[in-house]
Amino acid sequence: MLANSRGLSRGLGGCCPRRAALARPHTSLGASPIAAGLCGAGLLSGPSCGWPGPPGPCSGRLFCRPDSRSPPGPGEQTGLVPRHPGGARSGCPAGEPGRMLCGGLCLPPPPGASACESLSRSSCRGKEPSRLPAPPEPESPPCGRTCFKSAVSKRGGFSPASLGAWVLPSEVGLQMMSVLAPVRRDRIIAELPQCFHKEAALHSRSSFHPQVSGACQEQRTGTVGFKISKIIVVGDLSVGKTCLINRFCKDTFDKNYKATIGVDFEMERFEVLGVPFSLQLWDTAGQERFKCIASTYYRGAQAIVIVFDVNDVASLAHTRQWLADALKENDPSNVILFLVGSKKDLSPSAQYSLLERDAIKVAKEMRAEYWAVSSLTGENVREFFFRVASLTFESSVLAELEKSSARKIGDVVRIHSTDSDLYLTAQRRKSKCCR
Ligand SMILES: Nc1nc2c(ncn2[C@@H]2O[C@H](COP(=O)(O)OP(=O)(O)OP(=O)(O)O)[C@@H](O)[C@H]2O)c(=O)[nH]1
Repeated sequence: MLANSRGLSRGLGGCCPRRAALARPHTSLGASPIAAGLCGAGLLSGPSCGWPGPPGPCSGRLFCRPDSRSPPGPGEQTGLVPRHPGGARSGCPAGEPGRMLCGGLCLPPPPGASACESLSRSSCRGKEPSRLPAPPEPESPPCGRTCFKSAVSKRGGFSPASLGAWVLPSEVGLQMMSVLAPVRRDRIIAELPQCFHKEAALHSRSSFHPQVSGACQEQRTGTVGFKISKIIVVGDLSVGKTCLINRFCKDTFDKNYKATIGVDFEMERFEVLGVPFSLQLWDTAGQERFKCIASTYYRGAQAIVIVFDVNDVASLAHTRQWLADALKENDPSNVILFLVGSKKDLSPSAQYSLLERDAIKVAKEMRAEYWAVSSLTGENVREFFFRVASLTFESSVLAELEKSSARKIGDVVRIHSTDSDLYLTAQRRKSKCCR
């Protein structure tokens, strides 16, 4: 099973017992939730997707293999599976696109359920499952970008459960990589993007770590090219997290505030020094009442982006708490931190300069890299995400190199034991414990 039910209940369980129950319909399909999700998104089809409905005709698909996990054969092109003629999604019951995806999740809340418990209801906006909007269409190649929206998103759509979001990165990463479109030309990174402010930067080298450049040149980057790095974006409500992600991923800006309910995520594919590299950008809810849901998605982050509004000093002060919460679910020594001031366009320069001093101080304390951006004008947005991609890539390659050097054949393995016979030691220990 690709997306194990252990991961599923971990993702949905947490503080809300009901959420674990919500996951069951997916597992009861007898198919991997990831596969079902990809199928629902129109990414997979055929027997491997496990979708209960009959798969539709294969016409017009770029990638339609009986087992979508296997790599494409000679002459086959990988990419997204476009919509079926007639509108139904591949593998979905005809005329009811997305029904099963939400059918499992859109249960009415029990009497007296808390906001958290009634997540599925709020996300589905009280609609009957069969009338829910279909999942968003994947964009056609060659854009190289797939945009997923979750059932817990402000816009509706389908569940992250269906994408196996909590079993990232390796298994899903490897699977998804085989069906994603090529990297967009404007997502190619050949040089290390520079930091925003030298005083609060993760490092101020002008180029990638020499070991990283060397490994990329010699194609010694191991599994880095197949992995998806998880980036979580946290911060107070309405500081502009969603707008920041949307500006980068979709080049759009919405001036109307719609609170994020739970989480959303976007996938962005890059090519760094010739190696494919994918980021999964998790937009989390800033509202207190949805925090318990959002925080279940913090785990496994490679980078944490803490956003505050440069026009709201309180939101800067709250960043420490956001960081503490995010670090509870992650290993502090293994994550890269970014502190991002948003809505720079609204801040007169004199006012901004004053705030920047404080922000840099906070960033230094956190050991985070500081950036100031505007999603309205797009100022620094692209530069920021390129820096995030580059630094997470750099740390992934360094970790991979470290791992592979530790595994070198012929290395001396030191075993610290005073016993001459380790097998006997193990046996002795076992018998003690069973007594
Ligand atoms: N002028 C300006 N307004 C912005 C900018 N970024 C976001 N906004 C506005 O701020 C409001 C909140 O933006 P969102 O991105 O939805 O905020 P959020 O942090 O995702 O909020 P939650 O989902 O509740 O956590 C919206 O009305 C946006 O239009 C910006 O860079 N400049």
